[in-house]
Parts: sequence; C-alpha cells; structure tokens
Amino acid sequence: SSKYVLSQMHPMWQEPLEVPGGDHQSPIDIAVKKAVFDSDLKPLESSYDPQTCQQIWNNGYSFLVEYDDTTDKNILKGGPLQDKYRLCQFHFHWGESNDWGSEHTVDRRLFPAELHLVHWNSDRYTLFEEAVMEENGLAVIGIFLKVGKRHEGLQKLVDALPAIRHKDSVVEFNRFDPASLLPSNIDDYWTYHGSLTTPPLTESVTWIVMKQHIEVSHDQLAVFRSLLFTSAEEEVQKSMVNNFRVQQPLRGRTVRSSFT
Ligand SMILES: NS(=O)(=O)c1ccc2o/c(=N\O)[nH]c2c1
Ligand SMILES: [Zn+2]
Repeated sequence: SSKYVLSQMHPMWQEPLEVPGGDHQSPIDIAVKKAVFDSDLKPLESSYDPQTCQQIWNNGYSFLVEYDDTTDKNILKGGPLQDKYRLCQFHFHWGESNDWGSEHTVDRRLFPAELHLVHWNSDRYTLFEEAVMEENGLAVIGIFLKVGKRHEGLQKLVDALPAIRHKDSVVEFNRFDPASLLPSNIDDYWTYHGSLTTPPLTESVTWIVMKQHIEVSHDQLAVFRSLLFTSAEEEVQKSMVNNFRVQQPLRGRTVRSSFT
C-alpha cells in the first residue's frame, strides 16, 4: 500500500567514526592470496538439535532464529576453536538488489546475502551477554548466499517471514535444523579475529567464513526484502534491506585458511 516507502539506501545506523581502540573490527575483505594456510587448523565439528529451536523474530536489524542455549545441545568446536561454543541464534544480512548485501567480501567480491550462525563460549562463560564482552567469547560462522536454485531447507524459514514483517514481531518456531543451511563442504574456511558487525561492535568474535556458498532462489531472497525495519505503529515504513556493515580496515591482522 502507499504507506510503505519503497526501499532506499537505509543507513542502518550512523557508523560511529571510531570504535574506541577498535582495530579488530568486522566485516573485512578476505584477500585470498594473502590468507595464510594453517595446517594446525582442525575440521569444524558441529552438532545441532532441531528441537531446541524456539522462535523467529524481527529485531529491527535482521530476523533472528533463536535456540535454547541453556544446555550444551547445539555445539560448535574444533577448527580454530580451543573451547566448545553454544549456538544461540542465526540471522542474515542482505541488499536491496542481488548485486550486494554480504558483510564480508572475497577479493572484493560482494554476495547478495550472508548468514551468521552465532555461538558463545560455554566452557568459560555462563551467558551470551557475558561472553560478548570477552576476546574469546564468540564464534560466528559466516556463509555466503548466491542466487540460484531454491534452497529447500530455507523455505520453512521464508514461509514464516510474513508473520514477522514489523520490528519486534515474534512467532513461535520449532524444529528447524541449522545444519540444513550449511554448505556441503565445511572443511574449507577462512578464520580471523574480529568483532560484532552491529552495536555493541565488541571485538569478541572468532570469525569462521566458509569458502563454499549456499544457493537460494531469487524469490526466497525477495521475501527477506519484504521485511520492515520499522514497527507497526510507525508512520513511515522502511523496507529491511542493506542491513550490512561496510568492510573495516584489516589493521595488520592475518587471515588464516584451512585449505591450500
Ligand atoms: N552480525 S554479527 O556480528 O554476527 C552479531 C552477532 C550477535 C550480536 O549480538 C549483538 N548485540 O547483542 N550484535 C550482534 C552482531
Ligand atoms: Zn550478522
């Protein structure tokens, strides 16, 4: 209806000019040739229980699928990680067109969207809120999305989105297997130390960015763009698009690769 303003370059928020002491910020461009192969990197081990899925909601930045993280039911370990990490939620970032939308880039290549599976260190901390402040607190798996064939696993998620169009809307969502969103090859990844890409931007993330992307259909991605940044009460509605942060300086960090 006319009430909805067409999508526009919506600055998600005014970027703080400098994050105090922030020289490990994310996202970054991954320069493939500058990545250093590290043979000590182990294969990633994840085990997720689809029954622990709780809800899907629109938080005004993205939509989140949240899991019960009060027990060690959804675990990530191995890879660059010394400890075991618990999945708490996953969410996406995307553009207003298929030409951009991802947060990380590979040799400056932008993807139309990026999936983040967010885990916190349950060996050392008892809550996400605690871990988010600590250097080894979080592990986020980043997976690029490309437009191609329809992703069957994603469709259940896409079908739930119209129910959470507005900011702060929530629907119960149970039985969703996050593993259905992983690419077939999770042994090839890049890893580096960085930050959250939305406030509080804390430098507590071991990033694990998958080399292999997943494919979703044009129509599935179009439903992401039907979400709104704004709550139902607001006069002017803004379509939820371009909810990505721009690439940040590497500041001397090394990106390691698990593959040659
Ligand atoms: N986009 S991101 O870096 O994966 C990410 C993950 C979990 C987060 O929690 C946040 N505030 O509580 N911001 C945030 C960003
Ligand atoms: Zn994210």
